[in-house]
Amino acid sequence: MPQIMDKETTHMEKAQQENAASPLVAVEAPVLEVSQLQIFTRQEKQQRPLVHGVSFVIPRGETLALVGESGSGKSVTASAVLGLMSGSLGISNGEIRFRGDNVLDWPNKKRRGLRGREIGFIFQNYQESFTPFITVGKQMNETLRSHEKLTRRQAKVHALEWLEQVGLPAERVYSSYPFQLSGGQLQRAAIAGAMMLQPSLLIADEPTTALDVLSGEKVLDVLASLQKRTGCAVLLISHDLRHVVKRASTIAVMKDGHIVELDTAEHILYHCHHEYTQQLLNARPYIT
Ligand SMILES: Nc1ncnc2c1ncn2[C@@H]1O[C@H](COP(=O)(O)OP(=O)(O)OP(=O)(O)O)[C@@H](O)[C@H]1O
Repeated sequence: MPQIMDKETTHMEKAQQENAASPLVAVEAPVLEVSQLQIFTRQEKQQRPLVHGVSFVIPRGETLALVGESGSGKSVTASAVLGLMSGSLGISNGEIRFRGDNVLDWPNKKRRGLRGREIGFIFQNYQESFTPFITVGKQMNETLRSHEKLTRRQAKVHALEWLEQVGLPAERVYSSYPFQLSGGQLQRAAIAGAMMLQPSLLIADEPTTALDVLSGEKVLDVLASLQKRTGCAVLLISHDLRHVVKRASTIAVMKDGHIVELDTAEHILYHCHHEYTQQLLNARPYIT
């Protein structure tokens, strides 16, 4: 028998009842959730642990910086997320959830499909982002056309727009070979190349290390403004707290394969607990 409801309260009550009946409504999974990830290397038939159960979460539109000295396990962790780990490494435990799905359960082909379109990446060595003897434009054009049904002309328009968005003289950069551009320009072109596919997650592994301070700051500014516009989540890897403390919402401090401290950037800056974090903070020469 249909219920007879008071006209004033009908809609509100109905909505409340529906929400109570389905508690999962409107809960968005984080873009990336890494839980208890353990990575090992095989050496003379023995397993040597490199990463010891690290966990972190990056919601949509936020930046998590993974910080630590050389060899602490940052890149190995990132390569596990990307599904690009070298053959001598393996995952012994943990989950890597991308928008709610544990991608470690996926077949390799399906995981490879995430790269570029869903998970973009830029590396420290910007020269490796582009093949040397093919123009930047041609490479961007082909990347776009391998992911979307576009004519060359349409892809060119799209690529030029993205080169403009990263503050480059678009036409000139489009028709240049990589060796004709500066490191900062190439890194910004690499960001345009990654962001033009509108990924949900961007992994930036030491994107400023090979640049001078000013070019590095510019690259991080560009990244931040594109992130704001697209809402993509960013995993920013750095050995240098001075760059990331101002840029990240959350900072995970890594040492010897462990995350020793994970907190908001503000807490890390003013109330860090771990001695190692303090050492990294003391090492930063020019933060105010
Ligand atoms: N393919 C590999 N086989 C064996 N060990 C490896 C391999 N790749 C990295 N490692 C080891 O894993 C540990 C973590 O390396 P990783 O590259 O993740 O460090 P990192 O924190 O990114 O350092 P950096 O800032 O210098 O890039 C190091 O001890 C390194 O020697």
